[in-house]
Amino acid sequence: MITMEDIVREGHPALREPASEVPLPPSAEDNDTLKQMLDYLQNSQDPELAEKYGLRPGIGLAAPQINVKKRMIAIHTMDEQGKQHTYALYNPKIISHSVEKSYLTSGEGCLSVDRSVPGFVPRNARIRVKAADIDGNPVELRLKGLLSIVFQHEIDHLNGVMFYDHINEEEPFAQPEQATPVE
Ligand SMILES: CNC(=O)c1cccc(C)c1Nc1nc(N2CCN(c3ccccc3Cl)CC2)nc(N2CSC[C@H]2C(=O)NC)n1
Repeated sequence: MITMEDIVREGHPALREPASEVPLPPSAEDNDTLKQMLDYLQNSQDPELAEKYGLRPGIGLAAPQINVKKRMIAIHTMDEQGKQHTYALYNPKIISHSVEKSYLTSGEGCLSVDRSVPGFVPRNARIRVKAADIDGNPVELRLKGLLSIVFQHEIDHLNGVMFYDHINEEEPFAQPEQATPVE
């Protein structure tokens, strides 16, 4: 079971190194790791389990955050319409994106960052992603809103990018150009 001890924090080299493509079909080990990442998110959103195991809640997790330098991400979140979205993917790649930007009006948090970093994180409003699902089958996703933001945050981790790298240093709350806020 993944707990907070397994999550590396800022300063750990794994967060600043590019992660490697996962050979498909996935090995039993990679499959198990990805399942455990998804379990973490689901456990972290259960008040009892989160309390019992001291889990910080998250809606996205990337393998480099557990010191596995492989291109694997897990996402488990509710969207604006209250619909549950669960993804466990290998080798996600953004193949196209909107010119329009968007950002979380409350800023972003990260399980590997034990501090609040205020500011808007400008992201592409809509993205098209190609990846492989947990069984290694190809998937193509068109994402917008919160899901688009979470996917970009997690794919950034595969490229050694942290959310605060995108925050405008001079004016953290400057309204990003051509952007629609996501509450
Ligand atoms: C500095 N201000 C803030 O953090 C921030 C502050 C307010 C609102 C938002 C919206 C903020 N921003 C933000 N809030 C989240 N959560 C909201 C609470 N939630 C959660 C909490 C408890 C139970 C169940 C759940 Cl579900 C867990 C997820 N998550 C992310 N991110 C950025 S993309 C990856 C994702 C992630 O999983 N981070 C750990 N950002």
